[in-house]
Amino acid sequence: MEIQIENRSQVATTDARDVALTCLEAGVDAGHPRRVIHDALSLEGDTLRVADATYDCSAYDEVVVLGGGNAAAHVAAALEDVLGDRIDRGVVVTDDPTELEAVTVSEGDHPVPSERGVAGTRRLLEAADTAGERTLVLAAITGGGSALMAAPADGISLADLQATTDALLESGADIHEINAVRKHCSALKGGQLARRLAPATVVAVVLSDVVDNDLSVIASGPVAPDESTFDDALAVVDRYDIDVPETVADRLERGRAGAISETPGPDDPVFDRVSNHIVADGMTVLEAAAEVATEQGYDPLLLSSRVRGEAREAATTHVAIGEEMLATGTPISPPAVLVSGGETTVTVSGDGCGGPNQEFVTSAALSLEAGLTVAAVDTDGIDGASDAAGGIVDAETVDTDKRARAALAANDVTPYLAERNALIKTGPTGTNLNDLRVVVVEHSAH
Ligand SMILES: O=C(O)C(=O)CO
Repeated sequence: MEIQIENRSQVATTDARDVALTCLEAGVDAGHPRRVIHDALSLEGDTLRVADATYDCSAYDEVVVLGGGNAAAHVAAALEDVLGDRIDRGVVVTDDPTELEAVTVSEGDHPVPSERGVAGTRRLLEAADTAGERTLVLAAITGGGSALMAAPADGISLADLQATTDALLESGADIHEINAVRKHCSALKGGQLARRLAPATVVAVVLSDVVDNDLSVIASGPVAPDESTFDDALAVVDRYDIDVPETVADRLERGRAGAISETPGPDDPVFDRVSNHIVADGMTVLEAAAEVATEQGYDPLLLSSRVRGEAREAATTHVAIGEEMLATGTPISPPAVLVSGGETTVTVSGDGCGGPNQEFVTSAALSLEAGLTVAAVDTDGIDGASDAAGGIVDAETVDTDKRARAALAANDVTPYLAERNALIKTGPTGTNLNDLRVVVVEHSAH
């Protein structure tokens, strides 16, 4: 197992907590690029297989790896494992570096873009500009890529991009909406990297952290066709009343008026030699967690990989399903583990420290009865604006409702959970496949 919960010995204080943590570790581990890429890719002679497609490496003068995202360096490492010295060069921008042979790792920052991310992305674009017709580009695309591959469009400063990102992340907009805006403020997102790479052959190896696996949304789809428009981006800004800097508002308005070219759509010939392959998604993680639950003697209920909405509200629904299992054995009888994925959001109104998974467990803890244990993590190991991956709670966690409610009201649940030994810490995990939640249901009351 490559992923381990760093503070496991402090947190695994009951059998149910131990089961929950084992499921989380197994789920995240199953989504590590080294595992999923070895399953999806192989090289036999000159033939590279990627899922059901094959590519003849002998048709190219060079193989280049380009990309970005939380897990991009680990994807590149797995590609180097599979292709060895066939990889000639490359650049990936990430906040979870690992040592590579031929590919340069540039560090950037997430969730808000930074100067070093911009510098790394510049290197990536320079490498892209030297690709030609006989270049095979393997694009390593993972969640987190939108912030890490920061290429502000003409006229937009990094500070303006940072302010726009902050406002979008706190607005409650979902990732499709957030990325519609980001794509229209960027020189690379929304298929624009593909435009720059044409006529090279581009094979994207994608880890999806987006609920419907929409390729144009994962990392803002740098090599995927984009159907969103400047008009859509402006509609998001209006819908959530987002206070964007003047340069951003001006660009979106000029784009809507037709003064700036749209991101390339599905019929654009820049995609003639581009294929995108999703090699892992939220389901990869959930299935592994469910399998380990079975091994531990618990019946798994794989609820959904698509849970979204406000984290604290989704928690109430998960608790209700757990209560039903306890009380009536519906839909399955305990001992059981409910597993879910997807990506919940937090509409931020306070200025505290926390994240969706920590708000999820804090909200759940408010109404937990004995027999239920709830744990949730972001599979990339970083939940929202905190250094924790998530949290774990049971009926003992909340002493007075008032403090838990105050922490939620201030969006300041990290210190609240830390005081109760209820934070889960992993550090960066090398992957990013959305959230993973488990509800362990121990005894049956019926
Ligand atoms: O756009 C991003 O960077 C995301 O994390 C979603 O893929």
